[in-house]
Amino acid sequence: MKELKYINKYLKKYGTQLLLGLIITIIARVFSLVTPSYVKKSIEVVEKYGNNSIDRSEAKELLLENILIILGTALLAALFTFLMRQTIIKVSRYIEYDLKNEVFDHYQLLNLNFYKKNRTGDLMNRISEDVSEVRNYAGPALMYGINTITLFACIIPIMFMTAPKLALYTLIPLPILSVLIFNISKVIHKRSTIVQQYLSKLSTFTQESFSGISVIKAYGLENNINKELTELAIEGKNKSMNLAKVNAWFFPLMVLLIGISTIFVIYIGGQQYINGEIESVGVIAEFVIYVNMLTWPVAIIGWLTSIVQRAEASQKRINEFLHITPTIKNEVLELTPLQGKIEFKNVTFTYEDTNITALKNISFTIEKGQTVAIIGKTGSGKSTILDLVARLYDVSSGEILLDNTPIKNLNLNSIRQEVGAVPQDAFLFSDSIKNNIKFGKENATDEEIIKVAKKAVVHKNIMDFTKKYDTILGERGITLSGGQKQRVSIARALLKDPQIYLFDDCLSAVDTETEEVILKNLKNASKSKTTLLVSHRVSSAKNADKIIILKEGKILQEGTHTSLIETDGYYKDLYHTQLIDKES
Ligand SMILES: Nc1ncnc2c1ncn2[C@@H]1O[C@H](COP(=O)(O)OP(=O)(O)OP(=O)(O)O)[C@@H](O)[C@H]1O
Repeated sequence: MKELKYINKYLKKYGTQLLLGLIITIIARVFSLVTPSYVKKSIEVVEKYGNNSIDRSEAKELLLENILIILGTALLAALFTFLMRQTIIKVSRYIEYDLKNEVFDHYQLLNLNFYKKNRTGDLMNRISEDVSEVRNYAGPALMYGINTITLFACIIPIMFMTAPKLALYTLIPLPILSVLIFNISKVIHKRSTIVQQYLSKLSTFTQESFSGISVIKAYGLENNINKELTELAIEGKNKSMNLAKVNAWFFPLMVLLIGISTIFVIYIGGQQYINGEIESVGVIAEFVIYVNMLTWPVAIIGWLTSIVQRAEASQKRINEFLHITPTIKNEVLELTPLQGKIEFKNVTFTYEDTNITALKNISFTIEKGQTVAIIGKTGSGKSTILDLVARLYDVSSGEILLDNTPIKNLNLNSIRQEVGAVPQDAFLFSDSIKNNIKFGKENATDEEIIKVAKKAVVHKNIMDFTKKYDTILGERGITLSGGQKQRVSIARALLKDPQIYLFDDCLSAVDTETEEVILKNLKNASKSKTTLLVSHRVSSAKNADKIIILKEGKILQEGTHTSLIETDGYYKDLYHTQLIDKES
């Protein structure tokens, strides 16, 4: 229960509703206890009529009275049971909602490294499956727990007061039932966890097969995939069968134990009645009802224990993530508007997970409004520079200054607000093109959207789609080409109109003619804005105010296009190679 303490704050938050639920549960159970005693009384009426102690009309009147009381209290018990569920189960749903939001908000705060270390499936599982397990503890477990305790506290004293010896014999099978159900629940849980694991294996496998269907078809691997899937499916089926076998024992066992308890009541009660130890046959009927009322709560003790164990394990997994503190924290609360000057002072950066030092003692300055192109071989650290400007990571040593202020002394939201990043792999959501462009500026008008789409040279493509800007992308809709995706992503950044643009090789899938037009438009749009442009092409870099050449995390060359093509080195060679490529 150590881990589950975490949700005590929510139990406190909904304390009033829970207290109300507790009172309602007690009332519901008290009403349900009226039935057995009135069944006993009714049988006694019949006995008295049989003995000629009362006449027919008196017996009829008494029976009618009893029936009405049983009916009335049963209806009230039903009403309060309904209210019990309405209060306690509702609270558990609120707790589930709060906890999911808390986990999701926390995920959002965590750094990119966290997402590298943990698989998406795991993140999804903790926020959905694990939170549901915890809800079972805060809802059903709590409700049935209170219910069981109330029933025990009321029924057992009544039974012992009515017929102590009979009560003892009747209750003997119940703990055995509880232990049996607990053990079966444990086996069921173990086997269903295995089934779940197989199901998630199977769904990951099928999902990957569908995503990579073009590769599978191109390599003619359909049969291999089918074979692997069949093997997985057969194994999953066997595990499901194992679960079904143990599940099948659950209810028959309960019915058997109720039957045994009932036989005990009738046999021992009958003997006691013959010996004159109990006053009427009605007591036997009363006890049979008590046994039936107690069986389910007793069975549930085992089930509740397994719910609590599962919730504890799930909360442990949730807490593992909740206790991770984000390394990049927003320590400056007031907003710090940015102009756009960027300065790297002896910056070294090592990726924690791979231990790769991507940048080694880098220094450069970009004045507000300047465009700087970064060129270099793959893996030379270009994208890392852009990520550091957006403070997606913190430097290992050295310092980054924005507007002459160390990046750590600026409000994180202000930085992200003033950065318009177009990543290497443009990510578009499964939503309309319009909403994808609007991502950075929710209140943008249609005119503004069209204007930026034109600047990104993607307007014409969009207008060719039947639903134009309302065309849905992704799994539910059409798939854009690589170049179209990149241009929609550029339009998104332009609409945000930030002070700093970070373009990470975002024209790689665009032909050189379109590239030229976009670059011209970008130059106009970002005239007074600082722009960092990563590219492999000289054509993208040549008009920049400054070009930085990176090699293995170090600055190899720095200068303008004109100065660099006159100096022997990487840039001059690249220029000539690409010039020859273009001409041939
Ligand atoms: N998230 C990451 N975690 C660990 N290592 C990384 C990560 N991103 C990049 N690296 C490593 O850091 C080095 C620099 O990578 P970076 O992406 O900055 O290079 P790049 O010049 O942008 O390459 P490309 O031109 O291929 O995009 C590479 O060796 C890469 O393997």
